[in-house]
This record gives sequence, C-alpha cells and structure tokens, in this order.
Amino acid sequence: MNDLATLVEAVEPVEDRFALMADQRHSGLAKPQGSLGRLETLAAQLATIARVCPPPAVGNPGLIIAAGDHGVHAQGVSPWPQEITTLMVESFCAGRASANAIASACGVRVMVLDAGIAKPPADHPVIRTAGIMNGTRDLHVEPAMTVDECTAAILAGAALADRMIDTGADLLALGDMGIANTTPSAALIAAFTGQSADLVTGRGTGIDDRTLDLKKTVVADALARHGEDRDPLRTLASLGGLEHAALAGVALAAAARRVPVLLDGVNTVAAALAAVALCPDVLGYLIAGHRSVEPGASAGLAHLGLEPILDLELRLGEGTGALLAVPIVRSAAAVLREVAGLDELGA
Ligand SMILES: Cc1cc2ncn([C@H]3O[C@H](COP(=O)(O)O)[C@@H](O)[C@H]3O)c2cc1C
Ligand SMILES: O=C(O)c1cccnc1
Repeated sequence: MNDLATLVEAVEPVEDRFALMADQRHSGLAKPQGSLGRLETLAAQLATIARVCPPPAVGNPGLIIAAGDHGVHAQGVSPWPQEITTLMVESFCAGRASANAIASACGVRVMVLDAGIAKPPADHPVIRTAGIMNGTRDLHVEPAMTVDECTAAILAGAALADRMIDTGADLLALGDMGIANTTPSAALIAAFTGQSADLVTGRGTGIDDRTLDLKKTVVADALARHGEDRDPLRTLASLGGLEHAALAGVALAAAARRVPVLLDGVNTVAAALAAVALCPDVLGYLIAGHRSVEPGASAGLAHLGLEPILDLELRLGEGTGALLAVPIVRSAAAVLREVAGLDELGA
C-alpha cells in the first residue's frame, strides 16, 4: 500500500452479525450464560473482526514499538535527556527492556520502527527505519511535521504492519518510545476529543508540579497555535510525533488486513484517535489493553468508547500494558473455539 487514500479505502467495517453468532454460541457452551463476562464480549469482537465465528485462534501476536524524538523536548517538558530514546531502542534490540521481558512472558514477537529518532540507533535485525527525519520540529512554535512527512510516517508504520502480518502476525499490539512524547499525546488527545489541555496533560515519566504547569501551558499554546483546523492529517502533523503517525499507520494497515489492534497507554491512544479520525471504520478493530495512569489515556478511551481490559496502574508505555492483555485476548478466542457445548456434556 503506497498511498494513504488507498490504505484508508482498504479498511472495511467489522461485521456485527458475527457478534450475534458469538453470543448464540456462548449461550450454548457448558457454563452458565454470561459467566465469562467481558471475555465473551472480547470474543464476539474478534468474530466481528475475522468475519467468522468462532474466530481464529490468536497464535502469533506481534508488538510494534514505534520510536521518535520531539522538538518540544527543548521546552523542558520531560526530565529525561533525548538520548534515552536511542538507548531504550538499543535495549529493545538487546531484549533487555520491560517490553521484552513481558513480551517473552506472553509469547509475543517484538519489532521496532525508528520512525524518527534524533540520534539513530545502530542497525539491528528487529529495527526498521522510516528514514524521514531525525525527530520532529517543536510543536510549541510550529507544526511538528509537514503533511508529507506525517504521511510518510503513517505509511512506514503500515509497511511494517504489513510485513509482520505477511510473516504470520494475527494480532498487533502497539508500543511507543520517545522522550517527551506524552506532550504531543496530550495535544492530540485534546484536539481530537475537545477536552482542555489542563484535563488531558499528565506527569508522563514523573514531573514535578512546576514542570506539569509548564507542560500544560505548552500544550495549550500548541493548541492555540494550531487553531480550529480539525482535519485529521493536518492535526496529526501539526501536534503529533513521528511515532504517533507510524502507529496510526500500523492500526490502519492491521484493520485493512482484518487483524485486531491492541492499544497500550496514552501515546498509543493518541495515535488511535488520529487513526479513527482518518478512518472511522478502524474503531471496530481496536481493543484497549489497559488504562494508563495518564489522564489523557482515559479521556481518549472514553472518546473512542473503549473499556480497557486491565488496570494495573501502569504508566510506562513501550507496549507493556498491551502485552499484558494478550493472554486475555488469546483466551477469549480459545473459549469460543474450544469449550464443549452443554448438549455435549456427558457425551
Ligand atoms: C528509561 C525510560 C524508559 C521508558 N520506556 C517508556 N518510556 C515512556 O516515557 C516517555 C514519555 O514520557 P515523557 O513525556 O515524560 O518524556 C516515552 O518514551 C514513553 O514510552 C520511558 C521513559 C524512560 C525515561
Ligand atoms: O501510560 C503510558 O503509556 C505512559 C505514561 C508515561 C510515560 N510514557 C507512557
């Protein structure tokens, strides 16, 4: 898929009639009706995505961690130096980050997309490089990306998603890495939900009260600079990051291939809002893995109408919360596929 309009057109709505079939099937299984609670809703969603009931087993889940740097880091919105983005990506490659530990515990393959890191990491078999730019411009003073740069990042994410699906991935979890990226996330969430900068801006990696006030002002100023234009692509380019754009591309490509998309924390929720604004039919493919502590995550999830699977008070990103939800999504499909019918009891 080499242009955005083609990618958007390739996404077809999920088919609700398969949810009905899933409900009927659940009612006939050897368990009291509704006794598996939201696991049943999840299985029904998987059936609507796959257009088949029971849905296929989730046998080969993948995680894409998109990484990028941010011009707005210069405003002092994060206590961490920008080089941490590069160092953490190298840690993903070495299999030493939190995301790797949880991915191997949950049986998930990890790939990393350098969507636009300021100091690019060394080449590694798990890294793909978008090759667009080395970090965004400062969204506080000017658009973070041009529309062309943003489109290229979306397509880079879509290309990696396609490659993972071609090599067997049947669920894609989203993860992010990018020092200062909770600032563009807050700006995107405010723009796409209509909530105030004050409400959706959080402490990110753990900033003090003074820095939080500064961050809220930076987000509010960026929203004022951007103005009322709610065109999804221009909004994403103006207020977002390269990793947000790339993750929106992953969601679009996965939806186009009828593959479920598992969201992580605030940064992937911001990317999901952009993807849904670009293509409303993407929504049916999204599953919220967890509720991040960041306030913008809850605002974004509420706007999308998504109820997260887990709430473990995580506030890391990298895909950690999405990864932890993978066994639950797998189990939802397994129940609908494998549990005996009431009529088979004693047979
Ligand atoms: C060592 C380290 C590992 C991380 N892994 C994810 N993040 C998370 O924190 C960053 C965003 O927070 P803020 O906007 O406050 O900078 C992102 O990179 C996010 O993925 C990390 C942050 C650090 C410092
Ligand atoms: O919840 C998240 O995803 C998160 C929170 C803080 C920093 N980075 C990510």
